[in-house]
Amino acid sequence: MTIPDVPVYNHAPVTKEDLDWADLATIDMSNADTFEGRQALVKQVHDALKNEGFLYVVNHGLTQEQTERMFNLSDYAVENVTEEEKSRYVSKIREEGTYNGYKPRKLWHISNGVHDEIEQYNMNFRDILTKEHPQPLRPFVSEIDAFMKEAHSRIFNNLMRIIAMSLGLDEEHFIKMHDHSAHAETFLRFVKYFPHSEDDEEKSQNVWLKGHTDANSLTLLFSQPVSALQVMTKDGKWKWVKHVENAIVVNIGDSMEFFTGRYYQATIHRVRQPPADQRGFSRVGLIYFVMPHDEEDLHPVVESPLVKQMDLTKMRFIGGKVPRMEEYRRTRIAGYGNTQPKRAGAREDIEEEDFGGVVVQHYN
Ligand SMILES: O=C(O)CCC(=O)C(=O)O
Ligand SMILES: [Fe+2]
Repeated sequence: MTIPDVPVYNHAPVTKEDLDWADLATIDMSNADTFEGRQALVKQVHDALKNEGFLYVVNHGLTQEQTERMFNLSDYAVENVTEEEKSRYVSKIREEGTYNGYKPRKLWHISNGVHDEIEQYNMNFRDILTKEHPQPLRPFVSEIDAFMKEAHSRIFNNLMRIIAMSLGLDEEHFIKMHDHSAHAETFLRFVKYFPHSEDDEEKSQNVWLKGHTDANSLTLLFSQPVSALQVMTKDGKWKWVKHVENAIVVNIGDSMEFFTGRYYQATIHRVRQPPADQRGFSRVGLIYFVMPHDEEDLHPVVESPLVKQMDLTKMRFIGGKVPRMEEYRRTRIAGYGNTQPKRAGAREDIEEEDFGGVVVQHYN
């Protein structure tokens, strides 16, 4: 089979604006393949997860060339597949609570009648090689699978080993719950954000993807030049995440918050309109979301002395009932961005909802 040429995706130039940047730690993973190398990173990772919940990793082993190739394919999946094929491979988000496949634009409600302008093609690590994909993507499936496997074994596994150590657990504690040995919803996301109309920008107060925590364990977001991602600091302020060349922006999601009894808390983040000098450009993304096996109960790991000392009555579990991963991710994915009214939270800009027995907040 001859592999077709994939056009180079030109990201917008880096913004020249001096935005209110988040102060995130940078973890150098050059030596993370050895036990000593990982041990040397424990304190830094611990402090970053405790304070910001977001960090950068650099020297992670994937080259700029490898990630740029995936960004090109990310754009290709949106631009080189017909609408007819997209609808044939549409993901069963509402029906089954899975992202696997195409997410069409305008599925999610933001506010005041404004819907998202985001297209995605999501590929699950468990079935990427056995599932059928749109014809233009087929020549690249084994390459994409190899990229995911490398991200998983080198970056995700080593980070999870460091996190386990930071909790006083055996290094391997979290590895088996996230591997290929059972069904997990872990996936790679190709995504393209399109600009909103002026009218929509006003109605939605420039929000492109509402504030949320991720439901999974760890998210590896490959840094790209269009500034739009913001994280909420502990004192409730939105700060911009700055682009770092060939870095991966890492954050923990709800599953790790549950496993750690809130010792580490998932950080709220959102996507908004880019600064003036990047407006009018599209924004192509590449994100690897790692989830625990569907069959895992999301209870705190009390073998950890740090988790054991936490007040477990403060968990977001409704009625103290520990959810299973499958139930939690299905209701979260199916219910996200619905138009039904939700009950107001403690603050006016926060909406709360019950997802699979867990209180989940959405921020505007
Ligand atoms: O596109 C981004 O920068 C972040 C997207 C995000 O938060 C998500 O897809 O969960
Ligand atoms: Fe997210």
